[in-house]
Amino acid sequence: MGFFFLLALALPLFGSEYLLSAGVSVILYATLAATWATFTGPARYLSLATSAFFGIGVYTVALLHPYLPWPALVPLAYLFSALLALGVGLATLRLQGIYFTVFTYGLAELIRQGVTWIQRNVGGSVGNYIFVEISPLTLYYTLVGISLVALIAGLRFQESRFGLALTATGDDELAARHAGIPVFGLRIGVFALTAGIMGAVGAVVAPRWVYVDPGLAFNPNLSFLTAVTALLGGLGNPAGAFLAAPPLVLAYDFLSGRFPHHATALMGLGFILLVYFLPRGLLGLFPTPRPQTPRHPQAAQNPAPKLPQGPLLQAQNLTKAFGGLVAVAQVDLEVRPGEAVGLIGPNGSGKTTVLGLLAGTLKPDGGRVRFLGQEVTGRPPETLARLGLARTFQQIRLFPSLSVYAHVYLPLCFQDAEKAGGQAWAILARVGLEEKAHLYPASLTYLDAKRLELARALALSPRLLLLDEWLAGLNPAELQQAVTLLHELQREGISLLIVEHLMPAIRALCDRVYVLSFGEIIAQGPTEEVLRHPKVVEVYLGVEHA
Ligand SMILES: Nc1ncnc2c1ncn2[C@@H]1O[C@H](COP(=O)(O)OP(=O)(O)OP(=O)(O)O)[C@@H](O)[C@H]1O
Repeated sequence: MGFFFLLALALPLFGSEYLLSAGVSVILYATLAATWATFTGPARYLSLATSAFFGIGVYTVALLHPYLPWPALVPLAYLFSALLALGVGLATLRLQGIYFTVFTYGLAELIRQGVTWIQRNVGGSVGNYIFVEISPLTLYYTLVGISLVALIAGLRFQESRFGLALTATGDDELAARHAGIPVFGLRIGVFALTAGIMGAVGAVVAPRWVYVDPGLAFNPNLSFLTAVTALLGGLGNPAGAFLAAPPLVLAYDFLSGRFPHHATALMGLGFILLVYFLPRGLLGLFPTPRPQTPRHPQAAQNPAPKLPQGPLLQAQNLTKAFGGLVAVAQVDLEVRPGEAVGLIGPNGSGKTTVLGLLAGTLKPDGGRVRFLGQEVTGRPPETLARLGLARTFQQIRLFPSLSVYAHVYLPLCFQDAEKAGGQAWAILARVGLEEKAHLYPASLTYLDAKRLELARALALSPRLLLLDEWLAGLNPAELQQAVTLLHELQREGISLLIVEHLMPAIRALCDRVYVLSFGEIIAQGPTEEVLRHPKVVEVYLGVEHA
């Protein structure tokens, strides 16, 4: 990168106008693509609205330069583009990625057509003159300055806890929400902040043109070329864009000059070949340095605040239907402080659905949930996670891009950033993953993956842990270890609600059990008593378990 910026700084010394103009194009696309990758890389939300944000910047200068000096228009352009992105984000960043992409493309086109229509029908003519007196050199060096800021900001963001959190949301949104990450706020925030940079870039380069119209300012090719540059560079790091922009922009310039009618098709073909042979972009050619796993002395977690009097969790009349199928019908359930409670029943009886309703994974159709004395019905999982209601999943859900250490560090660093490292090591040691802290989920055994899910849940300092068949698939020795660990957690004051088919484990762990059948509670009470209940034996256990 140092070489790139040294070259960029020295470029005007060659005294060639062509070189300076090519330099502007290269740095322009490198900056847009690095900024684009800062959001899209970790969030996995592909935006085609770059031209909209860039165009807002250009038009900020085109419309306001008679009233304000150019240096004041650059931050203003940042603000306008960021505000537009905020609006777009609020409307779309809850959508799934593919809809977001289509929406952003539609939005950019809408703005281009809208500005054209307004100028034609209100102003009388389409397009504006830009008379800003700045030298090409000032423009060039301002752009280099912005590109450096964008790159440093992108790199620092990537290493920050917010970058870690955004990566987790891109890997598995639901698991991230259950780790306490406010996914939508984070996505919208980063989207708006990066869109602002695109607007600022538009404002910086606007004086290049004496006359702009919406076709030029909001050119959709800019969105595509930005995305292509970022993908060619590699989405893993914003620096990739600075590797990809010089060859790509220069090749595009060359082809447009030589084959004006076929340049785009040739670029498309080249890109297909590159994606085929270099799926991880140019950065993939270099060994990727994995983030370090910093070693901290183990530290105790913050002590849990005093438990409330009365039940910790209380559900009343909980009901959930999927289409015509009533999966959970009027379930009443209670967990008291320090208790381990079982939730058992035949396959498909609604256990996972009940856990989902309690943890905020699913919204109930009826009924209410109280946790820690507060009404929390329908609250999102991230809110409940931060209140101390943690869960594991029946099908293990981890973040493939995050190390074992980062899985545990992530929830902790949003509680107390200073202590998070030490606390993460303590939790990893506790579940037996200390030696594997630097590994990634793909290289974990099934048991270790389960331990890691538990460790991530423990990092929320939970008051209540919902375990969905967490003991399934363990061999007898592992099962014994796992039961001992859960016992310890319970002794420390963490309440447990355990969905399980393994009756010996339920017997060993649970003070009380609820039995579900076809979404309804058919029995509840002290474990041994309920497991002998004739109805439970009949619908679930069969005689040999009773
Ligand atoms: N998202 C969904 N859409 C449609 N039906 C669903 C959905 N989730 C669960 N169901 C249905 O709701 C019923 C209860 O499912 P649930 O997974 O809660 O049962 P379970 O007791 O946890 O089963 P298992 O022991 O096999 O995990 C099942 O009939 C299931 O097919």
